[in-house]
Amino acid sequence: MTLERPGGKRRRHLDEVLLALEGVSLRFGGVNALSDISFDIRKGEIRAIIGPNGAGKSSMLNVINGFYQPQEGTIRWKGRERRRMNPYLAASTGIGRTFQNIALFKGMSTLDNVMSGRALKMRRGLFWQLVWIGPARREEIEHRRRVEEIIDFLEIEHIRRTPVGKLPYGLQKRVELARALAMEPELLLLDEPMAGMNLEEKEDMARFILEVNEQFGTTIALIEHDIGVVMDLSDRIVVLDYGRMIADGTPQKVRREQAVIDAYLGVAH
Ligand SMILES: Nc1ncnc2c1ncn2[C@@H]1O[C@H](COP(=O)(O)OP(=O)(O)OP(=O)(O)O)[C@@H](O)[C@H]1O
Repeated sequence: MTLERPGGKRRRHLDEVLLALEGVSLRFGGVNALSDISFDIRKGEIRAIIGPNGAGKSSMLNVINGFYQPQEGTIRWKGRERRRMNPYLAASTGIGRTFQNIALFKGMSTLDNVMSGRALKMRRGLFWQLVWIGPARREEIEHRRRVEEIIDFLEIEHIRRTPVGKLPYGLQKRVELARALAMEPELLLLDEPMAGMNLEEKEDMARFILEVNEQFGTTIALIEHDIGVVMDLSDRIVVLDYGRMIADGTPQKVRREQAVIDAYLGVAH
């Protein structure tokens, strides 16, 4: 797959660190899911986290979005050390995500699912929503406008009234992306955004990821098994294997490293 970046061949200089992990370790009983991991995610980049099955990729994403608390290490968000974290708090600071297995409300329409992504942005409580006057109405109109923009952007207008359970898999993944974008995250975590897709669906999704990054300026961290896609899409790649970080750098650098080649060829440790 060859992808042209809409903004030109090479990216702007990425030097502002958004998220920094230092010496992060996560254990489940006797299993070291992550061991002493340090890397950063810079504002505006597309950062991939790759590695063989069981390498610790999902655990890494779950640490970043506050679902798991690492036993060791520090995490800095925009220069400030994060202490106790949970997914709600992480989301309210600007970290959004999609899931490996689609987590949409299947009986609800595309529009309502995307609208549900605005929940964190809604300031007026239930009382105002019920009486439907003044500020609450203005706020609702503004949310609808933003949601319609995202629906337009991801080219899903034709399915806005369709219950998502009735949609083909590739479109459901796109609705999930739309819902995550509706909260206007600064850092968007995508857990296998192309899993189970055919080539055409993958190309569409790759294009949308690039456009979200370019046009909304959203920083993206993604887990993806399709190495071709990862090499084309990413600015920098972190490679994990058995919970350890074995490489970090540009696609050109990472693809030449012996430890990465060995991990993917299954060389014994
Ligand atoms: N909740 C948990 N309880 C116990 N062990 C876990 C838990 N989550 C992950 N692990 C273990 O941590 C290690 C890393 O798992 P993780 O799911 O992060 O890897 P992964 O790279 O995402 O794998 P895959 O590509 O198969 O999704 C594995 O040994 C896994 O069994």
